Amino acid sequence: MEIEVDGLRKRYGQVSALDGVSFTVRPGLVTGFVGPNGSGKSTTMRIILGLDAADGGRALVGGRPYRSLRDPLRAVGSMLDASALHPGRRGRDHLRWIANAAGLPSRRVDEVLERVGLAGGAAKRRAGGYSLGMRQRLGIAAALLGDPRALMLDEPVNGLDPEGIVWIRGLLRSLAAEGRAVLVSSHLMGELEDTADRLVVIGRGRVIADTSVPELLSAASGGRVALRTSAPAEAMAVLSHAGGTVASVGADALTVTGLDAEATVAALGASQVPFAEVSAHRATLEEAYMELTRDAAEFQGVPGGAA
Ligand SMILES: Nc1ncnc2c1ncn2[C@@H]1O[C@H](COP(=O)(O)OP(=O)(O)OP(=O)(O)O)[C@@H](O)[C@H]1O
Repeated sequence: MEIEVDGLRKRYGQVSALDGVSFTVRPGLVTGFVGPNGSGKSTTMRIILGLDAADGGRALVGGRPYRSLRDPLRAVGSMLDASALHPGRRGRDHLRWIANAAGLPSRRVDEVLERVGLAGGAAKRRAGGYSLGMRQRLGIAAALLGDPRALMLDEPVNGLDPEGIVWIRGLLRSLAAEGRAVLVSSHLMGELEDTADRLVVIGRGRVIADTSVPELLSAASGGRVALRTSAPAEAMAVLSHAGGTVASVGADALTVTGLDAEATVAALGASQVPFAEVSAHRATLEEAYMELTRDAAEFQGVPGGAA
């Protein structure tokens, strides 16, 4: 079941939280929703769930506004705030209570506890004694109760230990493999890079990239070529003449933009400038993300400098 947001706008007083946000979360894929703190991820998710009203634009789940869904828990499961638990209530009772209120069969409680790895004694303990990781698992269990076709999880990796992180990656992949649409937010690109099929990058209430991991990497690499040479001054002159922009990044190391690796080699070869290790620079995903979000900040900061 697709989740579609189209031109969402939202202000809180003077703060423009969302400034025309559009993207689609497709079935069968994990879509990572990535942006710095305060960029608008939670606001977008709250609006999709009808917990907050947009000032403009619309959010649809399976083609309908959330509030008009006949069976919302079977359509979209969500975890927005894993700490929103009654401390005195046992994990299992928390889920029973939700299942009961939603008219879901109580066997679903055991099924979801099993799926999130809380089936043992943990489900019988009071939530007040849960670690953040256990609360995240319980929150995900609640999201899965209705066996929903779409899932939205806000920062589910936050607070998990390394084993928990490996576990949740596998869980997200398997939920998508079952044909569900999965939207998962994080302020850290690294949390999602091995998990997300698609990335929606948001900065200051605007979508600044809607792409796949490989596409984002190749866009960020931006045709930069790195090379080593024992004759840096000659290399700089030759490559500039050939149309490149050359920067020195060490005694014998240069980076070139505006020329690809082949053209760089051809220009140096034609002028008999010695060189070694010519390679297309590969940005890490984290670098790509920093580059994108920095540009957004500059763009936003220009008119009037109000922000
Ligand atoms: N209820 C509210 N009242 C006032 N301002 C709000 C409210 N909710 C969000 N904001 C503001 O809207 C902007 C977007 O916040 P939002 O929580 O959606 O960002 P986020 O990307 O989820 O960040 P985080 O990772 O910190 O949760 C922020 O500037 C935030 O301060």
